[in-house]
Amino acid sequence: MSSHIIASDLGLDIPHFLQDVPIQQSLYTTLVRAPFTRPRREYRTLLSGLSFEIRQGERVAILGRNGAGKTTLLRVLTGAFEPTHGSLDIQGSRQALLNLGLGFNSEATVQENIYLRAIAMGMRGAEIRDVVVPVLEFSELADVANHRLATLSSGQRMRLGFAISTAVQHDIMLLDEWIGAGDAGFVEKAKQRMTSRVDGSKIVVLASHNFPLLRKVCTRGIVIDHGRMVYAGEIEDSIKEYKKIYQVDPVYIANKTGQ
Ligand SMILES: Nc1ncnc2c1ncn2[C@@H]1O[C@H](COP(=O)(O)OP(=O)(O)OP(=O)(O)O)[C@@H](O)[C@H]1O
Repeated sequence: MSSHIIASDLGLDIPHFLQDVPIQQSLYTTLVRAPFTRPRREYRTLLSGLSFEIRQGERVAILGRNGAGKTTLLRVLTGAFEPTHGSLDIQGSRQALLNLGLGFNSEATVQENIYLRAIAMGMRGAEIRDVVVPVLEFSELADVANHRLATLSSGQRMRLGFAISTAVQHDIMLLDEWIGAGDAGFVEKAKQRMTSRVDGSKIVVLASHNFPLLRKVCTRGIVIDHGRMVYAGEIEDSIKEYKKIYQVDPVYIANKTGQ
């Protein structure tokens, strides 16, 4: 079956808690009194009115400034956040490379963590057993398979996260920047694995600030600002539109988003 992502008027409001302490108060007010003040709950709109279609074979860039909502959109596309407005129709298995260490348990062993992560990725018993050895081999961590994760270096943990996340080919690949992990030897291996997974995916969505990479991987772009879509089109035009946002410009944003 062919894969697609169809978002219609997609929006996300989330609650968050604010500590009402004025900036630059005394040390006492900031550190001692603040924990005893009651946090205020507010709803914040992180995404609003996003409508787009991504069809099989497409490689789409998500562009936007820091805090524009790129990662949040990817999280919605992975299913980590349920949209609070509009609809999202996704056909195809998804693989997200957003945070390599997500879901790890430092007290569990390396092998146990492979199981935990594979379960979180939606894999089943036999499938999981099949990936344990390849993951240990790829990450070069077979010698420490029964060691607690907490005893590994941060580079080793990253290698493990990368090896698990890319162990299986999925239909849709969602990337927050191009992930390269580990030391010089591993980076080369990771690069080849990433290229092969991207080439094997039916749809790729890549959020990045790296224009050469976006030009190389993507054919189309979606530009977002303040959680709203301000442009969608060919990759080169999308990069141009994204650059315009830097050159000011409250009027541009107001016109494009209707805010
Ligand atoms: N769980 C959350 N609770 C409250 N606000 C959040 C939460 N997650 C993200 N935000 C806010 O949503 C906005 C968008 O964040 P997001 O991480 O999606 O930005 P981004 O476009 O990926 O930025 P960057 O280029 O810096 O990675 C930011 O203002 C951020 O503070």
